[in-house]
Formats: sequence, structure tokens, C-alpha cells
Amino acid sequence: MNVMGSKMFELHSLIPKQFNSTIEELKGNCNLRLMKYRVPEINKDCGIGLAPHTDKTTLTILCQNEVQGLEVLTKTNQWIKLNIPQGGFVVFVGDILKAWSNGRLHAATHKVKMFGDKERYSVGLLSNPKNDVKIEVPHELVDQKMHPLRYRSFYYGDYLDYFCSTFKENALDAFIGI
Ligand SMILES: O=C(O)CCC(=O)C(=O)O
Ligand SMILES: [Fe+2]
Repeated sequence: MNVMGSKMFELHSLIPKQFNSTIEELKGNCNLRLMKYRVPEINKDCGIGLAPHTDKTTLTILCQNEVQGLEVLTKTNQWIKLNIPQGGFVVFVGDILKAWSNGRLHAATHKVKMFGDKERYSVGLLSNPKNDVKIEVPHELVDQKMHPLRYRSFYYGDYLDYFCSTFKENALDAFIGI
């Protein structure tokens, strides 16, 4: 937990200082989640462990036992299997950082597919804003030529409500896309 927390700190410190207070708000709520994935049924080569999704977080940091299974969708629509070394971490930008950065940071779609005869465990540190935090693209990240405004401002709690009532794959664009 300490290592994951300090990774989160390191990553957030890559963002320019003038955004410090915003970043504090965007990661105000941290949850630790343990996931257990069952061995696929006999006679099945593989099983869906976790359906394709983007995280509804600001940032997610994951580590896992020795059983692989995490796959990521590339921008050219290919699924690639990640081979995560023992003790390694995977970091996903979530929908909130994507929206705040005006889409400059990409929230990758990912899923878990189970193979073989061993259970998989993963631990995720999920950072989210509190529900009443307003997410607004900073004007520094918008320009008319290369980076026109892509997302309207919104409250995190409203976005979660929208997602939980629709479960849309492209919830971010459907909810606040311009
Ligand atoms: O178990 C994993 O490696 C992925 C978990 C995940 O994508 C999630 O909790 O959102
Ligand atoms: Fe995820």
C-alpha cells in the first residue's frame, strides 16, 4: 500500500505545480480494491475475467500475483496482452484525468481474460475526486487550432450517476463530450 501510495505521489508530481490544488481535489478519495479471478471452467481455453472498460477514476495503479491476463486495446483497435513482471505496477489514466487534460492523456480500454489453472489476484489503488468536485479543463490546455475544448465541466458524482444508470462504453463522451 505504501509503495502504491508513493507511486501515486510520484505520478502526480509530474503535473506542473500550478495545478497542485486541482490534483489534490482530483485524487481526494483513494480506495484499495482486491480482485480475485476464478480459474476458467474445464473445457474452456479462457474466460472473461473482467469486461472491457475504462476506469472511472482519476488514476489507477495495479499490481497482481504471477497469473497474467490483463489486456489493453490499442488506438488501432488491437488487443494486446500485457506481461507484467513480478513486483511490477500498471498505471491507467482514468476517465477523470482524460477529461481534465482535455483528452491529452488517454484512458486506455482494458479487460482481463483468464487462462490456465491458477487463480489470479490483483490489487488496485484507485484515486477519485469526491462527488462534489467540479472537473473543468484548465484554459492552458485549450487552444483553437490543435486542442479545441473537448469536454464540458461536470461534477464527479453526476458522472458516476450517469455511468451507473447507463453503463455506456463511451460514457465520458456521451455525458460531457462537445
Ligand atoms: O485485475 C486487473 O488487473 C484489472 C482490474 C481493473 O481493471 C479494475 O479494477 O478496474
Ligand atoms: Fe480497470
